Amino acid sequence: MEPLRVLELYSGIGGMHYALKESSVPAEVVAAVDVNTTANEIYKHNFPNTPLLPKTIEGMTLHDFDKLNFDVILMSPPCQPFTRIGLQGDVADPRTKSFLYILELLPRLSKRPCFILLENVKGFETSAARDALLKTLRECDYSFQEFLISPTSLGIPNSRLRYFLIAKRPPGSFSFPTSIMEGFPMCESPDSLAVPHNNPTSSECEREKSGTIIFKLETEQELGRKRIQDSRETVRRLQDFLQEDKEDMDQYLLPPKTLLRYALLMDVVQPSCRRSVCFTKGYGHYVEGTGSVLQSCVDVELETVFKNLELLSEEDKLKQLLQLKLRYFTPREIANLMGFPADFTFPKHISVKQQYRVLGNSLNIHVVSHLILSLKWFIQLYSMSSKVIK
Ligand SMILES: C[S@@+](CC[C@H](N)C(=O)[O-])C[C@H]1O[C@@H](n2cnc3c(N)ncnc32)[C@H](O)[C@@H]1O
Repeated sequence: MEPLRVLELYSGIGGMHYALKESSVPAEVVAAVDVNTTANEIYKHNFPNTPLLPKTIEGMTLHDFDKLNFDVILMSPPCQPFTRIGLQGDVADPRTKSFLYILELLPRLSKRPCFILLENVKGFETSAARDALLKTLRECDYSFQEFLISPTSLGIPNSRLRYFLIAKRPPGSFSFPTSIMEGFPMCESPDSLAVPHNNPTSSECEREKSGTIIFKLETEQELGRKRIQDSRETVRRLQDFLQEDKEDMDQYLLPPKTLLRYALLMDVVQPSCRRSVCFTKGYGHYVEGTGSVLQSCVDVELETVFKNLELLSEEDKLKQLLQLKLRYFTPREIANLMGFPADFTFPKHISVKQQYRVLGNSLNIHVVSHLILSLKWFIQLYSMSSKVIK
């Protein structure tokens, strides 16, 4: 089978490229396009032989696209215009401009790609940008399927609920049972049990509904849900994703000021837990809602530390909290949870803050790889029919 020619748009640090590799579908990334200098350096460091175009997508002409002669587009357009916490500028947000440009180009390409895979945040499915995408796909004779999937569906202890769309041109068409599938086909979806996805407003609402706070501003209902998540044996424990070499770990400990200010708002997990909340690009910099923190000393009970904490003096409060040895997950640990292979590395000069930022913008590789694999049968069909045409 001849390798598919893949165009990776909004390539970032290459999450799509790694997913493609993991799927083992014969394919070659003929070009990756991204405008971010740091992400591009990291991409180049890991994929030195892939042509990387450090430019804006809207800066490329129809002719530039045609020359690449690609069969597949993999893309994760900027998600800020669609996040539930953001302003939801949708198609009016300047960051959506390049995506609308792609939709405008698609019907005009001399050869339309046979497959398209798109990733975005939950929230995209109700946007005008999604309506525009579906309209263009229908006009260009694509069949498509949409999904809302979190890595927990694959037994990974990290919530990262995302919108995905796969689209294909004839021959063959999809026959999935529902318009937006929650989880993979044939896969039990434990997403309904997922913690609120970094959405403080939703947990505030629940708190109002379910009343009593047990400890750490958490209600019985919230704690109950976390307990259920931790009891799912189909999901692996966080300890499988942690770095063993403990050198330099002190730099990840939460500083006293952060502990005193934000302790009650943090999502704390232990190595034995089977859950963590989504790591976003502000992780390590902002505390609230950006990702879980790890309790590295497990000899102390979380509940004991947090019970009546607010009644203590600042000094005693700090003493209590320090016992837990709370630390941030390292960038490597987040990369492990997101499915980046061991040979993925950062260039030496990329700071920890930059590493968190680009990882927060990236995607779960195993999830995307599974979606690519769901296309395998159609890819073989495509490859056979294109041979016949040749
Ligand atoms: C959600 S991230 C994609 C991350 C990528 N899938 C990964 O694994 O790292 C969006 C990316 O789009 C890039 N981007 C945003 N607007 C762009 C534009 N107009 N042209 C090219 N790249 C753009 C950003 O620099 C960012 O790296």
